[in-house]
Amino acid sequence: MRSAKDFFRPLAVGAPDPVREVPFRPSRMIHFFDPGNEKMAAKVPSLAPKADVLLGNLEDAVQADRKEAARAGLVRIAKATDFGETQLWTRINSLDSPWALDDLLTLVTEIGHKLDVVMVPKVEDAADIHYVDRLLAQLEAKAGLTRPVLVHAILETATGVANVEEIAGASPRMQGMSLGPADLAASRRMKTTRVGGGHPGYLVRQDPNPEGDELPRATYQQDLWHYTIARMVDACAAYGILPYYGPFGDIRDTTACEDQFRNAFLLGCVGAWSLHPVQIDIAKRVFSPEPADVAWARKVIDAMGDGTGAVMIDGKMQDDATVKQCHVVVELAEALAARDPELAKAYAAAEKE
Ligand SMILES: CC(C)(COP(=O)(O)OP(=O)(O)OC[C@H]1O[C@@H](n2cnc3c(N)ncnc32)[C@H](O)[C@@H]1OP(=O)(O)O)[C@@H](O)C(=O)NCCC(=O)NCCSC(=O)C[C@](C)(O)C(=O)O
Ligand SMILES: [Mg+2]
Repeated sequence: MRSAKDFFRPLAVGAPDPVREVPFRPSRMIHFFDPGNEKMAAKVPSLAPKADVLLGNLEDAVQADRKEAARAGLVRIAKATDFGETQLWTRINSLDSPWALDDLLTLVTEIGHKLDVVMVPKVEDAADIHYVDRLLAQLEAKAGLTRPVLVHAILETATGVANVEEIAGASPRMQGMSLGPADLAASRRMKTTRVGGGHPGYLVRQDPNPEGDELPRATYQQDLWHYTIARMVDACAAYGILPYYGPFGDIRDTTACEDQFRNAFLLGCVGAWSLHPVQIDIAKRVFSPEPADVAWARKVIDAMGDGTGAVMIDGKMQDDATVKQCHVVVELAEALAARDPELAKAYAAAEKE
């Protein structure tokens, strides 16, 4: 194993220096499109101003005989589109597929200067990241790139979840991680055929009523993904990278999508995937702190002075720890508002109330 001192050295002569901190850019939704699908590709320029991240998907959901067309489509779209502040990501094919090598060779060489993040599916351990890390460094050097392309891992195998910490810390190139609930369910032999979200059979039931069995007993649906998201969030926070909920496949059920996204937001995720344009606004709403929460957090920070001690605000105790919670909310709100004038207005209005 290399010395800790070498962690931030480029892995190829001429490759850009790795980043010391993951740059925080809004990524409330990673919007997936198939670059080989002409109808979807045509929508990319109009989606660019609305989405935080646009991701050209080359892996699952792209038919095997359309892989090359999707890759070529992404090169074409990236060259032709002005993405403004919106990030461009790609999801390459899995490392054991016949396409992954050409995905990286083509994309870094042709559009590496426009590509912010490469999402790698089915990552199982640090070795998968090390392979991509070195290859990207070689390709960046060859292409003369001046900033590194970052890497995002999908957590979608039981082995990947077991190794989540080593994946998170495998390279300074690691930007973040997403839950891949469909492949993960299959890998774990879970008995759900849904893409993310709950399941009516996964529940707890109220105790029997002592007055008699005939009275109905309430049931409460539980979150199948709570354990995995919580593990992922901890691993990401420990290594300074960003956690994301993945896809919610029931496109028509916008209410349940919003609920699942909000659970992830409250647990620490910074964003989720959107598979259909209708999910972009849901993610934008959910992953932006509520104006009232931001106004409250500012009030606590103001009242706490140097951030130590204990005070009472509106009947609630505040101390050194709660002020840190409030800083989390305000820092996120400010980072988002800096690029979203509507949000900035909503936060300013809530402040005055
Ligand atoms: C679900 C589908 C088939 C419904 O597509 P549709 O055409 O039936 O829907 P629609 O409501 O009729 O579409 C309306 C319009 O929006 C367009 N449209 C529709 N979607 C998009 C989009 N994403 N981006 C841009 N445009 C889009 C569509 O082309 C159409 O255009 P039109 O008005 O000109 O006719 C379609 O939305 C789609 O293919 N979405 C992406 C699916 C995808 O990327 N799946 C892979 C990610 S999830 C995953 O991999 C799992 C994971 C992590 O690996 C693991 O858990 O293991
Ligand atoms: Mg998958």
